[in-house]
Amino acid sequence: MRRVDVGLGERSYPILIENGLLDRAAEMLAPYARGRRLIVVADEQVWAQQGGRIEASGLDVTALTVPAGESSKSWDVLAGLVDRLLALEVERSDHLIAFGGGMVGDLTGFAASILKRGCPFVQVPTTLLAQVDSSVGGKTAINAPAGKNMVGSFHQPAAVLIDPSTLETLDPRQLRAGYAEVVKYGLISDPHFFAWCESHGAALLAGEREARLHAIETSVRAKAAIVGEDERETSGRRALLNLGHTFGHAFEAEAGFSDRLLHGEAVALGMALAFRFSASRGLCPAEEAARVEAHLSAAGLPVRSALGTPASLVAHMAHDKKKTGGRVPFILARGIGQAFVDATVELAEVERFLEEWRAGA
Ligand SMILES: NC(=O)c1ccc[n+]([C@@H]2O[C@H](COP(=O)([O-])OP(=O)(O)OC[C@H]3O[C@@H](n4cnc5c(N)ncnc54)[C@H](O)[C@@H]3O)[C@@H](O)[C@H]2O)c1
Ligand SMILES: O=C(O)C(=O)C[C@@H](O)[C@H](O)[C@H](O)COP(=O)(O)O
Ligand SMILES: [Zn+2]
Repeated sequence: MRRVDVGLGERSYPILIENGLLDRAAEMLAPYARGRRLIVVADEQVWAQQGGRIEASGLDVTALTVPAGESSKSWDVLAGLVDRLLALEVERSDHLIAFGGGMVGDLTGFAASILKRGCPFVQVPTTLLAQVDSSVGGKTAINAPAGKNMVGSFHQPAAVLIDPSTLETLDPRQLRAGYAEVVKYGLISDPHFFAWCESHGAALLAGEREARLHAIETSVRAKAAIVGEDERETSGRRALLNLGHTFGHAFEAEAGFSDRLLHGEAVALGMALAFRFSASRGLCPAEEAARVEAHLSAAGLPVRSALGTPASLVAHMAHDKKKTGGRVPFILARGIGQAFVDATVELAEVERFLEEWRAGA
């Protein structure tokens, strides 16, 4: 069993990683049951494919399912989930188990943060994206017409239990999308890890166990360190985890938060753009930006998109949650592993850059 700790004083928690961890669901999940009753939130697809492993625990499992897909990060689904939890007479000290990808983790975490003014929850992530990113750090949210993750809370889980063997039933496209957030850690601050991705990414995507374990552990270690320093994204440190997201969320909004463009795909596209934009500003060598794009492409991730127009994309960016004093900070890079927050960018400049990019420059 590998273990990484998120150090946040009284809100600290462990991240446990083990292939086959869910085959010991009785032992691993019993601490989060009241008596023997365990409340699990999952999407329908995850429950159909992986739910049996939790049911086999012999605990008295109540599974609350929501439709699969990004559209479940909505007020309607949240309200329905909260009503079902209240009908079950969940107590403030009961734990909810978020069993699924980032959608279920974000939705369940948000429900847990408002139920009876806040109850604990445990993340049991089942996508690569959730195992390397969304299950850690306590950002919870739903989407709103105004944009991605516009309504939510910071609510840390009590534990994160990662069983990489759940990835065996995951669709390859979803796996690739999650891989974008793996590459992100290399691009932010770890050039050696980016080089590791270049040489081991294909093995990871093909299912090589040791490569998956290494990527998951390295990713959550990097995220835990950042979250431990800047839990609520106030110092600028945590904002680095948003590399590719200001561009990416705008494309996701243009796709209507649908499976036309998955979150991880939008992040890949956004990271390619963040590096190109950095190169166009003379911050980053053009060869480094090309190397980023080449690796993302080789992994089957998008680095170009016809969604939206430069003007409509920039209009989405103007609503970015990081905006302060009327200005949207961008996460740019001086090279691979050298991301930084740049608060000097004008949206008009980004629009011109996107026009040139669209024209094929
Ligand atoms: N809170 C954070 O820090 C954070 C970080 C990154 C992303 N996110 C959010 O996470 C969401 C994306 O998460 P995601 O990529 O995990 O998508 P997802 O949760 O929508 O899951 C993707 C698909 O895979 C299916 N699935 C999940 N696990 C499976 C398994 N083991 N076997 C078979 N099918 C399985 C699901 O049913 C779904 O259809 C976005 O909403 C994004 O904004 C949040
Ligand atoms: O944990 C963080 O902080 C991140 O930014 C991780 C991102 O991968 C994730 O997509 C997050 O939900 C984005 O947050 P947002 O504040 O930009 O909505
Ligand atoms: Zn993300």
